[in-house]
Amino acid sequence: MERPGRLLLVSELRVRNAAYDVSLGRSMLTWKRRTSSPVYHPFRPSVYHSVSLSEIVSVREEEEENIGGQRDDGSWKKIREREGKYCRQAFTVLYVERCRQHRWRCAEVTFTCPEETLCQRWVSSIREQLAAATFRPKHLLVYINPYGGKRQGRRIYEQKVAPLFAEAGVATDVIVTEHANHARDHLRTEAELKKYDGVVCVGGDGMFSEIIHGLIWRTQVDGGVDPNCPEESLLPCSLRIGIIPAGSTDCICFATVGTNDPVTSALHIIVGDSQPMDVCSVHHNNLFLRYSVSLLGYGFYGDVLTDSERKRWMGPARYDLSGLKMFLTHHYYEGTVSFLPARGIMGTPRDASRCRSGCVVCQHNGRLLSERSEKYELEETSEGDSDGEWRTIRGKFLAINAASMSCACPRSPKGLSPAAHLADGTTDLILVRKCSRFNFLRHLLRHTSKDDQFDLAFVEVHRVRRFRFAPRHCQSDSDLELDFLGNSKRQIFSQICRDHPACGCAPAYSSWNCDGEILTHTAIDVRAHCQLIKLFARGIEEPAVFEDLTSPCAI
Ligand SMILES: Nc1ncnc2c1ncn2[C@@H]1O[C@H](COP(=O)(O)OP(=O)(O)OP(=O)(O)O)[C@@H](O)[C@H]1O
Ligand SMILES: CCCCCCCCCCCCC/C=C/[C@@H](O)[C@H](CO)NC(=O)CCCCC
Ligand SMILES: [Ca+2]
Repeated sequence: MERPGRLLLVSELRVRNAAYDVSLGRSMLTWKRRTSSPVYHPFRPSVYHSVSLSEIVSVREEEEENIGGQRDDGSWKKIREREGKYCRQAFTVLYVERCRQHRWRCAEVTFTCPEETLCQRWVSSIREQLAAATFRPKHLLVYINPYGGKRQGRRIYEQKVAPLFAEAGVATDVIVTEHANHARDHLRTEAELKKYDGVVCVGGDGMFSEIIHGLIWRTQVDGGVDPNCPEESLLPCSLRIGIIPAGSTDCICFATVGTNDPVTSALHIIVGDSQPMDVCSVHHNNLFLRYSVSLLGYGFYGDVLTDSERKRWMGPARYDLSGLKMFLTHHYYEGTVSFLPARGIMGTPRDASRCRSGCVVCQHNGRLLSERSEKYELEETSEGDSDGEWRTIRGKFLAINAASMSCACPRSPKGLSPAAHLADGTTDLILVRKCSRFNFLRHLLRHTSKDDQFDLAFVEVHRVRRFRFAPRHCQSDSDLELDFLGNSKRQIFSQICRDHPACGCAPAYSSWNCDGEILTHTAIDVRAHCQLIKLFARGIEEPAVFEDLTSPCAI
């Protein structure tokens, strides 16, 4: 509740023919029903409402005929008739309302005023407060992938998102992509980034990946940093990124907002939320391969992705079919994993607590790592080595997964690494050793239940700042030479074995699944960069202790 001295406006206004005391403070708008009886009445609608100014979408003056269902009792109408002129005496406030499962919707309330000048004062005071919120975006660059997920990106944007941006006065330049990497290349070289307060992608994780590749690359090149050098500290990107989910997995949206809902995402963009996020760079020797924010998976998830790419026409169901096929195939791979454990930071991958809105672990580690990197820069020491000792594990693995965040998604609401953090500068390295099909199934099923997927003898998890992987039969450069059809020898070898399961030989190599894209190399060097990008999100909110179950969208 705001202190009376801090109030900007206080008036008696009407909402649906009932009198309300309405007050505008520097942080809240509240409306409280005037009631003659102090006795609680169970069937009367709620008497006290408040909305944070930071969650107001917009305010608009109403034409008289627009005040649907809110005809007054005639007293104020008489005044208007006496004055014999048309006047605007009502205004509508659009604001964020929380629904179940982290969904937001845009609710509205119309206030009728006794006179036009008062109405104008209210509208201009609220608009002044909104304009003072400099963190809200005014101009956005929007990329739509018309072919992601169920091919609904364009319709979702036009029907659900564009009207909200227009209502909130957010200007947009919209580009519907014409081919893969269109958005990435446009951001890298052409886009006039200074004009914008953020970039929005309408699509899935693959589309988001294009956006970060364009933005991160551009930021490094403009700042004189060589993206091919794995030892370089990368420069953080200044533009925030919004995700309107329209893909197949949408795990980045789900893990940063808590739901895959275009309206919820659009509202997080409008109110100007900001969520920092870690990014892993992936190199092969001194060659930059890709950035990753969610899953880097070798073995099971690499094979699922490779197989599912051939079934793209099936849409999101391709992952279920390929998942089942790869589970039955049960391939394991030999190799060496070396990693640099994250030392001296808060949090472990086996914690019961989760990364949530305003996460203290992310704040603490973010501060610590930026102080450390400043110190090491001064001392001209390599940041990685000063963290501690490298550890090496050699073995046969069904899966090697690195999750830089939980990777929660509708398929697995707690994700691959439930206690991973969005912005703590680390990634959780999960090693699933060769085991029976039955045991692997137990591990997989635990992604969908309350049971701990790491509490199994053949699974280990380490929170790391950096790791490397080399397959046992490490390919020479000639393995990667292409034949006349563009296939590498490694691909052909894998193909022969997959096509002849009866010969009993498993392929020597899997592929890395990097946020849903296949990497061209198997020997990789991965480094986590703390809080390199920012999203228009706030992390998953803890549910309110007393949820308003009478709210229309709570049902
Ligand atoms: N116009 C286009 N035509 C063809 N491909 C495109 C186009 N625009 C973008 N792409 C590519 O489509 C791929 C998949 O897109 P997207 O991530 O939106 O959907 P998805 O793969 O179904 O979802 P998810 O990544 O969440 O599983 C991306 O890798 C992107 O590079
Ligand atoms: C037999 C029952 C088993 C049930 C097991 C369910 C386990 C689900 C874990 C889901 C992890 C998703 C990780 C996210 C990866 C994304 O970066 C990537 C791009 O969108 N998606 C995939 O690679 C798509 C990967 C899809 C995997 C199925
Ligand atoms: Ca992390």
